[in-house]
Amino acid sequence: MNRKNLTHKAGRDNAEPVGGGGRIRPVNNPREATKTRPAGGKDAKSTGIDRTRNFCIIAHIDHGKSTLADRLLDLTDAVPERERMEQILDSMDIERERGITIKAQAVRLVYRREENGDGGEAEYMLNLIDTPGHVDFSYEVSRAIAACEGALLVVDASQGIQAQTLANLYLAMEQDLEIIPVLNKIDLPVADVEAVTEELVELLGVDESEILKISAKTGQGVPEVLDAVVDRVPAPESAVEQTRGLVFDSHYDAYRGVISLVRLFDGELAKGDRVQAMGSEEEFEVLEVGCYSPKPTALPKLGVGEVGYIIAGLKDIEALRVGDTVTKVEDPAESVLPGYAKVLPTVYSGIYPTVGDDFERLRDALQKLQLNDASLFFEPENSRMGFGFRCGFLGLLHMEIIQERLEREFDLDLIASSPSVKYEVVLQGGETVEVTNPSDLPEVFEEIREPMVRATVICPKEYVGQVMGLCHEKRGVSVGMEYISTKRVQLTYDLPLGEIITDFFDALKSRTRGYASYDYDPKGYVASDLVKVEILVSGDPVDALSFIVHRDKAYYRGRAMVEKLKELIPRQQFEVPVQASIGKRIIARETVRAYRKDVIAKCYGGDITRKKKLLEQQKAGKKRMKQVGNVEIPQEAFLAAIRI
Ligand SMILES: Nc1nc2c(ncn2[C@@H]2O[C@H](COP(=O)(O)OP(=O)(O)OP(=O)(O)O)[C@@H](O)[C@H]2O)c(=O)[nH]1
Repeated sequence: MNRKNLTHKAGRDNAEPVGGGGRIRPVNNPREATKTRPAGGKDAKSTGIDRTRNFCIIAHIDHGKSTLADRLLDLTDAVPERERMEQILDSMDIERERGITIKAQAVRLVYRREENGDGGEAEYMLNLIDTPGHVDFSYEVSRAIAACEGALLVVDASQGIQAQTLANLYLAMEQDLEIIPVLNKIDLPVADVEAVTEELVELLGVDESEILKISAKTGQGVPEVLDAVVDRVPAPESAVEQTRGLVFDSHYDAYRGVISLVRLFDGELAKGDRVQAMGSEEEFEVLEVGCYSPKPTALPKLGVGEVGYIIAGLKDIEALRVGDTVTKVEDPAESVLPGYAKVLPTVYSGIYPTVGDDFERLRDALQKLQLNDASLFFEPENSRMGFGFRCGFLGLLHMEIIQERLEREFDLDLIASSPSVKYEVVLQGGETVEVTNPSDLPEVFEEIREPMVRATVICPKEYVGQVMGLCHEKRGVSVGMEYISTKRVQLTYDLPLGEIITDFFDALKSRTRGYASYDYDPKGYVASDLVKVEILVSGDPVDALSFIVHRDKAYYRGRAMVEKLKELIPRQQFEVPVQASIGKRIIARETVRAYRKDVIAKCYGGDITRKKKLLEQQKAGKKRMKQVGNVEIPQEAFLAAIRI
């Protein structure tokens, strides 16, 4: 593939992974160290590594990755017909309900096809890794990519190239993956196959004939996808004799302990082997190896180049971290495989149990989730909300999902405080401190710096004015603009991260009727005129409601916040004043009038059980409320600041 056209568009390589997070990139390329590549593709005759293909599916959100994965599973008869259902790889309830992929999934397919026209069949082992498309989960994409040699780049024929199409493509190219462009949804009446084909030809510098045109929904063209994987994705290759496996995902299973997904770059791993995690230096015995096909299936061993899982009965989640290399104790490898750059959170929030006693259970739940999700950061925090944890997330969707998973999977009732980005504050003595909780902002300081991002927005050309207006309102500075086709434009802006974690995405969608997409990368810190707006409820500052904002917007945001809180805080038995202040100066005030709904008023007579039941129901309806001082504040109030 000729990739010359890509270099000038990439332009993201300069984005320093400083502060504010965004995606992580594998720090190095595991394939760089390798020597010879056994002949892959058509000529592969032998079994084993030559007939193994490891590939992932990357795309912008909703372009049809999971649907394509389903079709590939059907075609290779991975799932018996009676057990088939949609989105089989989205195994979490949240994934199915929301229709999005959150965790990367690895599944092994066996593909047989006739070769050389002599009627003889060749059997290939295809390891498919399905990945999420949303920007918050792109760290999952980069990990999946490091385990593969090829990528199917899926593009919706009705939407064309979008921001995460580009972002994920660049990640795959950094790792030198073979890119197979796939134009999906050609069955849609609104599909513009010709225009999107042109976009892909222009972007990738490929010949039109290299672009597969399919409908993952109807199955049209999907068999050719399997052939393209076999023919175009190179077979894995090995650099050393000793065993080296890259742990690219892990999750905690209540019965079996830590289950880790590994890509074996070198050597073999079998049940009973004593292995070492080279990073943590922990040693353990392998109790089981296997693969997902798509159900977990135990295997005698994992061979070189293969993708599968290992179970070692580990309970300590620190022992086998994502990004670590496993090797055999008796014949250890000398060097580790390149791991992953540590992923940095972009959004911070305090998470508190609504019931104080649940603090330890919350800690335990966070530790277990962290194993599943290396990007989750947390540390204990104590405030007027009680004991909780300051957590770091990759974005608001990630935050919402973690909160929901904690509540569902661990049966906790939680409240998240107003989200914030990480600021750098230079104190008067010259020392620089990091502030992720607005209430920690000192009263006096020399300078405050906020995290910036370089954002890419892609939209039809008629919406350029709208997008520019929005970026300007969000204090953005234009960096460039270029046409990606005759109809669509790519705009680049430097924007404060704090402005875009709020309602930027919603505003962008509504102003462009859903036609724009965006992606961003961290771009360092700049000094800015920021102030803390404190919110006082009944005269007491509630730190979980305070926020940091640009001075020009402070008055408006403070005013809007107290108005919103007046609506959101339920009436209590007494009057509740709600105020916003900057320093000692009150800038806005509203009052929540006294009231309590008497749910048993209509329940005259002596039926005490019925009264109890009604009171219980009233209590249950109060879930996701937090008692702060003598006032109960609902979850929506803590999120109000980002929705103004
Ligand atoms: N008409 C049509 N619809 C499709 C096709 N492929 C996928 N879809 C639909 O597009 C929507 C998104 O598909 P998914 O497979 O969930 O997309 P995804 O890329 O996996 O989404 P994320 O995992 O959230 O990133 C679903 O409603 C699918 O039914 C296709 O070929 N034609």
